Amino acid sequence: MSTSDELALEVRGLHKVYRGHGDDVEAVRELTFAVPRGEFLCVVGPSGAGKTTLLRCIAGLLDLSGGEVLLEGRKVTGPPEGMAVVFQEYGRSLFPWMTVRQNVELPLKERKVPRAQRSAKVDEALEAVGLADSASKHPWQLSGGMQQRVAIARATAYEPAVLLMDEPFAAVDAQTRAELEDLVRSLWHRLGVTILFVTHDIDEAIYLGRRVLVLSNRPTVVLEDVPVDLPDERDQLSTRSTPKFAELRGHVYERIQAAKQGYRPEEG
Ligand SMILES: Nc1ncnc2c1ncn2[C@@H]1O[C@H](COP(=O)(O)OP(=O)(O)OP(=O)(O)O)[C@@H](O)[C@H]1O
Repeated sequence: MSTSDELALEVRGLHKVYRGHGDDVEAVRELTFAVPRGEFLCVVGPSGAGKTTLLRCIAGLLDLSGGEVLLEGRKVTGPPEGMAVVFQEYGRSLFPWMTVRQNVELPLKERKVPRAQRSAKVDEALEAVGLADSASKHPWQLSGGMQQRVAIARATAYEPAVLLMDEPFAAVDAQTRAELEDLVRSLWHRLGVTILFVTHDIDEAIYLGRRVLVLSNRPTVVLEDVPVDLPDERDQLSTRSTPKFAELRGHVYERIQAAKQGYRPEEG
């Protein structure tokens, strides 16, 4: 059990209802979990389970209806400094009129990082995602996978404590997706950043994560917190063909099927 000063993130009794004109939607019933520093936690669940809602609540982009989110012990009340988010829609998250370098530099400017330091951090971040040669291009001159690399460089350049990723590779082809998964694992190792990664892809969750949080259907609760006891050194071919990987995949798949059919843990 981790003590609270070892925790990057704590979600306590999170409850979220979208208030509409007459018809309220209870998206999240009760979510409580902790993420130790340096953890790689993947979140899976049936479609509409509230994965994006959870992530947006954690990022301080939505008001909670109940409960709280703590980033390194401090309550999140709006987008916090120490958090970065990578969304699925890279095309809409990068500014087309800015070069790759300017896009990556923007959050550093906003945080008033001095110019010389800024420049070094941008170089380093672009190098880390293999885009050092594309710094002066514009996003629209790059492939989808490359644009998502820019978004990842931008999110990691200022070394956030927690990196939130919402289905970041859902819109790229399978080959690029595998490359980006390995890129994220290598950045995670290198930077020691805590990652919370939302995906609907069970294999991706197991391949990437050290833990997989399985959510119920709506209104959402945690169905199971599954430890991924695979070796830290992972490889797209060999890891995915191990019996352990198949066992984990089968287990999580079965849980999600149960969730889809309405299975929920007993509510106290
Ligand atoms: N702004 C909103 N107003 C009302 N209801 C909403 C709003 N945003 C989401 N919802 C509802 O909340 C529930 C959870 O949505 P959310 O997008 O968080 O799920 P998800 O697990 O990310 O879904 P998917 O896997 O399909 O991307 C859904 O029933 C959705 O229709």
